[in-house]
Amino acid sequence: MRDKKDKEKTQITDDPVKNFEKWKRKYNKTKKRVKQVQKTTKKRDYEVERETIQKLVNKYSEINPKEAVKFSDFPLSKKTLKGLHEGQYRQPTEIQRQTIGFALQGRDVLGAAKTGSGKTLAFLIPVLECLYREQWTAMDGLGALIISPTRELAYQTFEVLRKVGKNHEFSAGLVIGGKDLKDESEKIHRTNIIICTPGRLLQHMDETATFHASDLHMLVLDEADRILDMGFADTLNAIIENLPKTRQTLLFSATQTKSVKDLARLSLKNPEYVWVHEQAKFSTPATLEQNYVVCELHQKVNMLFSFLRSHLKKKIIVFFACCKEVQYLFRVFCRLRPGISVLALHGKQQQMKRVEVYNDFVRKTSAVLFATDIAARGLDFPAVNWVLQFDCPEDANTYIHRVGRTARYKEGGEALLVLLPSEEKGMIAQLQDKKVPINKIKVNPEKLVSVQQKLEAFLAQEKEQKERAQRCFVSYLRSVYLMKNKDVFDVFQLKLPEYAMSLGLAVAPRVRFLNKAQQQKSGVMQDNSGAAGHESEDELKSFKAQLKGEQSKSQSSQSEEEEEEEDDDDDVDDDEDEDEETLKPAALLCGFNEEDEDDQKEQDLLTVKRKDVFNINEESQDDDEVNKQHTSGKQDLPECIICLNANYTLHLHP
Ligand SMILES: Nc1ncnc2c1ncn2[C@@H]1O[C@H](COP(=O)(O)OP(=O)(O)OP(=O)(O)O)[C@@H](O)[C@H]1O
Repeated sequence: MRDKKDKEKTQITDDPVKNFEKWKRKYNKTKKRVKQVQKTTKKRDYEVERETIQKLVNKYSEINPKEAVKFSDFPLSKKTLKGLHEGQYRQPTEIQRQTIGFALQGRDVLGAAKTGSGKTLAFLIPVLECLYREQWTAMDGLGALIISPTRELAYQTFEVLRKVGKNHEFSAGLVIGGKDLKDESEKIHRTNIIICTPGRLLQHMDETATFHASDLHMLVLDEADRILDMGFADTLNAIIENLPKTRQTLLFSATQTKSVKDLARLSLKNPEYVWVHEQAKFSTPATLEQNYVVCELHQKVNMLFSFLRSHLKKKIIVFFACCKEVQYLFRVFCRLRPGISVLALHGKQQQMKRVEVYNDFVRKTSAVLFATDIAARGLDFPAVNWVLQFDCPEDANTYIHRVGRTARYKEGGEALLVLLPSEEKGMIAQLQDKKVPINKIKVNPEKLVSVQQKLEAFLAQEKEQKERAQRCFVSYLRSVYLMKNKDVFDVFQLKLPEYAMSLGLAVAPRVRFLNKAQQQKSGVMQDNSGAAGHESEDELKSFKAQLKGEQSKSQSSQSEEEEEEEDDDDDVDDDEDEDEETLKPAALLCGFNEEDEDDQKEQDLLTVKRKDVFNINEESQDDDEVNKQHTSGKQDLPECIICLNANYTLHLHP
């Protein structure tokens, strides 16, 4: 028996063909069996994704912000991490480190950190992760809402979202005034992430039948205090009433004000307060050098011109109190040809123009942007060297936001505040209270270049220009008059004839509201003071918003296109309104040849500045040579405008 078995065995091993066939049969049988098992156990893609999500969520409770050195130390989706990596964001900033964990865990967050410290990603990352976790699709409609105070900030946030969220499949929309409402209405219900200004969003909530926010998971209020300051409190309340209570809310700002705390109380549930720089010695970035000069009102235009002439290779933002000042001074500075490109950004421009100017200034390496406070918050222009505050800011918070346009994310920057003698004491005390380190430097009036005669000549040539100068004059006075803090702002201390002359006007225009106020002040109109010119708090707020070209509470139900066409009543005798859009486009963007400029001048100023003398080298200016108008004229409309519209409901996915 044993012999037989041995023989068979020997036979098989001896016949390789048979041997192979037997092996093949066995192999095929096993393969079939494995395939069968695989078929029954193979998971669908969505199941794998769900498991991945669950694994990430399980790690949420273990997040330790102190140990998060890289973004990948947080349990974030591969898609978000890839977007961050491609956007060159490797390590989280302090505010990101401290808030992302709470936000992922579903907590409401009130986050405050200095300007330029990276608050945008601190809320965009949780927004993306929230929708990813929910496996949100186009069919699910609105999942996250980000409300910004200005169109520019909304646009910028939208661009950052497109960058870091491009590997996700969500749709995102920019819902701001100045765009086609009908077109928006058709797409808005299919949009997963909306970035908007409050007025426009409420308009959709009221008028667009298909739009609802009942499934909203996350609300972000960026620069919340500004939204309130602009008179949007009622609009915001109305919006919040339309949102589900189960949502998560994140609220961010660089400054903590009472209104933010009030808003937080109303809109956040048991929030985590993250105030990154609470213990910091200063409230502004350490890399920012801050100085102020005291200058008479009638010398301010000369000083600005002189400053620009000595900083031709720099990127500068100049802040003004009101639109009319920006409009007038922008035009005359273009004609004065300081030797640097001059751009203007304010709320009375049409939206296309605003985006065009914004992108133009982003691209330029040296230029000066004349702006109202619409550019003060959140805007992240790259490599701004200087912020010059031509007019005193309303308060220390506005100061902090304005100077925050430079010295962003570890970069250096300089800030110069121009104060009238009557503003110095009150404003500096406020800044010290807010832990702003600022030094006084001096202006040497004899060294200033006077442009008064040139302005007079321009006004003599053009009636329109003269009217603009008058409106600038009145509008500035009104802005001072409407300021709440009378310790800083006193319109009656201003030397009006000198100020008018410094704008190129031969005589100071008659300012009706000021005359009335003066009479009231001196008691002449005591009997009928209630009827004549007394403004309530609300009216003051509304006026202020109008001055800056922003939409106020009372206007929030209007379309923002209307806002662009209206103009503030300046109480100037000649009431004819200006229409910016009638100007030739080429006149709106001025470029100058900067090639022939003398670097030395800048050196002089910087060296001298440290010696406390504002020294301008008048002799070395050669107007004809330096102020050659840029030949390129108006640029093509930036691509972003097309993207902006085209991407309205386009997937973030490329
Ligand atoms: N983790 C990061 N790594 C590298 N750069 C970053 C990071 N986070 C933000 N930045 C950059 O820092 C700059 C400032 O960021 P951001 O605009 O978010 O600041 P902010 O705190 O919102 O400022 P503001 O208070 O003025 O609105 C931007 O240019 C941004 O690209």
